[in-house]
Amino acid sequence: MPDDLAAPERAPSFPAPGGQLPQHWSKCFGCGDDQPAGMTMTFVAGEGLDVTGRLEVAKKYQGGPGVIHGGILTTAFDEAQGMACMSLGTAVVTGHLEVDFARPIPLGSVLEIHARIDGTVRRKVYTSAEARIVSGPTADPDAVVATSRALFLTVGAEHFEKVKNFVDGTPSSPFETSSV
Ligand SMILES: CCCCC/C=C\C/C=C\C/C=C\C/C=C\CCCC(=O)SCCNC(=O)CCNC(=O)[C@H](O)C(C)(C)COP(=O)(O)OP(=O)(O)OC[C@H]1O[C@@H](n2cnc3c(N)ncnc32)[C@H](O)[C@@H]1OP(=O)(O)O
Repeated sequence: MPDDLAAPERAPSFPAPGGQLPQHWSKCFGCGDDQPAGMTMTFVAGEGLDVTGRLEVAKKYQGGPGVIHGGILTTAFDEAQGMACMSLGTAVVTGHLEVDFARPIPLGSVLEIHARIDGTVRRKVYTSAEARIVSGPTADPDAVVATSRALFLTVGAEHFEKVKNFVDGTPSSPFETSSV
């Protein structure tokens, strides 16, 4: 984490604390409602540059016997930290993401992931997050079962212009990138 982190302003477009965030892209595997294979994560805004996300750990997310696949948990952390970046009001993409898996997460759990922006340096957005099991066989809202850090880069619409021909259907996005 760099020493010269700036503390960005919360964008006026970001929902009030406790408000539901819109999906950032309706075809998104993490949060989209137009993605049949997706994880349909939902998010509420925190008090600052933070969000709390929810993931139901379905049987199809199995990796090891009876537990969540590590890649699925990594995706959930990517989505949650990306959604925290919505508090900036600009589009971002993930540049780097790391995860520590601290406890097994059984199928049937409901995970809450709290994610935040720790600060920015130019286009770089540093984030962190932790996951807790709030419902299910080993639920303990005080126990952190996994943590993550990530680096996002703010991007303009031209970033998605290059790949627009690969989009299926007519998705929607609050970032006006729905033309991609
Ligand atoms: C797929 C997303 C769909 C989006 C839909 C529409 C809108 C979304 C809007 C907002 C998002 C809201 C919610 C998001 C929710 C979920 C998150 C999912 C997000 C993803 O799942 S998204 C898919 C995976 N993601 C990619 O597909 C990126 C591929 N990649 C690239 O497109 C480039 O790689 C890029 C753009 C990352 C950088 O390229 P670039 O040319 O713009 O920037 P450049 O290289 O100049 O670096 C500038 C400064 O960043 C430092 N830097 C760069 N990379 C670094 C790294 N890895 N580690 C450490 N430092 C790094 C440099 O060192 C320099 O630092 P310094 O300023 O100090 O010199």
